[in-house]
Amino acid sequence: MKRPEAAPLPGDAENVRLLGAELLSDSWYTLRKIHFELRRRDGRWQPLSREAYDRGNGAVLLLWDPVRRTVVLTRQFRLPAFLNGSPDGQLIEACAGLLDGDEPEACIRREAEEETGYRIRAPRKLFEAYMSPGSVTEKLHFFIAEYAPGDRVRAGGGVVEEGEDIEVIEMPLADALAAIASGRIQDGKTIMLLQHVALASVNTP
Ligand SMILES: Nc1nc2c(ncn2[C@@H]2O[C@H](COP(=O)(O)OP(=O)(O)O[C@H]3O[C@H](CO)[C@@H](O)[C@H](O)[C@@H]3O)[C@@H](O)[C@H]2O)c(=O)[nH]1
Ligand SMILES: [Mg+2]
Repeated sequence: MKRPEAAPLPGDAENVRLLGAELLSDSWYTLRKIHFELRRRDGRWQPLSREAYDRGNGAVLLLWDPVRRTVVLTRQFRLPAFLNGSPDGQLIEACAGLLDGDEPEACIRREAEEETGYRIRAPRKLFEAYMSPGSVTEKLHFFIAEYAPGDRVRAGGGVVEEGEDIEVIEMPLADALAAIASGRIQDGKTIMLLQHVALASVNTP
């Protein structure tokens, strides 16, 4: 897998003047310290510095079977979650990946097949969201796609050479929603997608 280049700094805006960037780390992704001036609401310009971690943008997809009311999720080790209190670091998530230079829809088709083994037919874009805007530049593109059991063309599991070891889990939507309440599902993007389906079901007669 190629590493994404950090995005070039944008031009100034009405309320922001960029003064410079210090590279703190580009070991795998890029961590920079950005020096800038921000115009406060009272008109005063305030000098500030903030660190920003750039790992590119990503896409995430919920596979949803409206006939059986089931979803397909993944389970994999996430080091940052392990460092921050997850007892085994295994997180249940909707399948997702970094864009790696692709358009979001192409990315999510590739990731769905690599991670879950499902070949998706018609992904529907829902929304875009910054997931951790105080520290991480990433914007995530959210999709949903209907699936049926016959759409699974291979085992999935991720790319072994890249260290991925992904378990594919199918469960009723009701169980997934209960898992949010119990704390068994703690991944933000996944919670957003499951709640989207739950809300859409409530609002569809
Ligand atoms: N060697 C090396 N490999 C890395 C490193 N960091 C990540 N990788 C590898 O880069 C690949 C990233 O896998 P993707 O499936 O493309 O991304 P993801 O980690 O699933 O990201 C998704 O979830 C994230 C967490 O919620 C999201 O931030 C992201 O947008 C996306 O949705 C994995 O094979 C991972 O092992 C690193 O520091 N070193
Ligand atoms: Mg992934």
